[in-house]
Amino acid sequence: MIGALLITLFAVLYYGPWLKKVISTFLYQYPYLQKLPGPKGPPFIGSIADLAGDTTVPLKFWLSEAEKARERGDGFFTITVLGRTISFPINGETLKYICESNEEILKGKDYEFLRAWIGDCILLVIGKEWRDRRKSYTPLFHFSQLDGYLETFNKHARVMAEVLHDKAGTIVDMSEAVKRTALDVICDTAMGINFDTQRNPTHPYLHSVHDFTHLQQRHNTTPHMWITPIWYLLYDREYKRSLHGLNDLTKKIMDERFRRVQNGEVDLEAKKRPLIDHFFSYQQKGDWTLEDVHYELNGVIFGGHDTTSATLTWVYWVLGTQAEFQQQCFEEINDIMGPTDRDLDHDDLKSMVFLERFIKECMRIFPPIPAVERELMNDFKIGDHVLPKGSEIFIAPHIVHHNPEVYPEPWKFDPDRFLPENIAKRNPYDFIPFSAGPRNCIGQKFAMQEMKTILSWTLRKFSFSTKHDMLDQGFAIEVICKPTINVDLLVTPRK
Ligand code: HEM
Repeated sequence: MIGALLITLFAVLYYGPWLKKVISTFLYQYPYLQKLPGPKGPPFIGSIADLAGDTTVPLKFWLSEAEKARERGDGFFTITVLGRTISFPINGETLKYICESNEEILKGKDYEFLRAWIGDCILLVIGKEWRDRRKSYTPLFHFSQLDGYLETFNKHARVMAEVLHDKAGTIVDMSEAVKRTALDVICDTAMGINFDTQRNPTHPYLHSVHDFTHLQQRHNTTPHMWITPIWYLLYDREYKRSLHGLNDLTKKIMDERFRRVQNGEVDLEAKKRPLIDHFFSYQQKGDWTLEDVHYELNGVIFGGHDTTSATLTWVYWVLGTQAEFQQQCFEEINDIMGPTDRDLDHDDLKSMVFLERFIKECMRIFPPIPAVERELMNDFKIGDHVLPKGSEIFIAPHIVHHNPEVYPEPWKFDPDRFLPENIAKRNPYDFIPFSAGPRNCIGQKFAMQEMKTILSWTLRKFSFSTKHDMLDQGFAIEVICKPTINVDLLVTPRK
């Protein structure tokens, strides 16, 4: 009895302020909610029943609500889930309002889990801090700098082709293969260190990344994990271990490089240099602290690794299921590279126009990021409607990319949708795998060049196949969008 009383007292004291905030937010938002289009579930609880089930359920629900909104002639729909009010723009025209806002750039609640890893890095900060960070980053992703990273892309893509060569004639889990390649690329470009996880799949950093993202997904998609004592009892040890693994290694590498910077052994102005040296040059000028350097390193590794490997996983899936388009990609690459083993240069990449259209169409049908989240700091107008302060907007590429009014037969794979004349007919916000507007992905050109390099190296040497059809695949919404069927492809060497 006393135990129960103590637990209740603890819960009231611990959760009281949180509960008060949730209730007052809900009471503020409720009158607005009545006027917003979308499903009206029970107050507070809202659409929780529609979202219950496995990780494929949310996307199906979002797409069906988008269709209903389109039939009603609305540009967005709003749902409530356990006191959270979330609005989903369904077309480029409506998305423009949020994407173009320089003020409403606060990230949604689901990003909080990441803070212990990536801290106050560019991905999470707002206001002047974000503007200053963005300004520091812009030159690092300029075309002139990207050429410097190409050597690293070639290096690791070549290793991927060699690793696949050893497995030729067998079925390969392409999701695992690209995960390691993308991790090696980002760690090398960020820190100038080759973890070589492709040849060394037991590398502890690979495991820490895997464990942390797995725990993040568990936390964000399972509401009872938001109750601290439950999380603490079940996962806290595992969480701290993976966090340690992530932070310790990058910190060690950073400290060692910083020692060399101080000894004058590193040229911080070198033409080709890892991102860490750019970060140190900001630190030396007094713009960044050493803690900033560490968080930005972790942020770039987080932002540039899982996203790229998820995209490539889907691209290989399409290659394996669309033999004719795979052949077209191969022919273009072969025309440019011939039967050589040479590295790709900037002009080669630029000439691969079909491959780029192919990747973009993959990213349209299978966008890797399910939603970019914004939490509104003020009441926000969308057309004639007002979304309440404290509510969230989900910028969800799947919804926009499968809008039949913009993309007729949206599930049909057709790279020609990305011919320049067809792009010109669309609202730019109708294609948003990298988000859009001032807070879009700063690494998108880097990512596109990296993916083209990896695909060119592997398609030059192998063909990929599976017995599945492209649309056998389902979407699991985790932190990123994952296929429900393993991307196990038969890798056949080309003659
Ligand atoms: C195909 C691969 C990629 C995809 C799909 C992707 C997607 C995105 C998206 C949707 C955002 C916006 C996130 C938000 O507002 O919450 C973003 C931001 C960002 N991305 Fe990427 N990304 C990719 C690759 C990369 C790479 C390779 C890098 C770095 C080398 C990178 C660095 C960043 C950074 C630093 C931001 C934060 C920008 C800001 O807040 O101003 N991304 N990315």
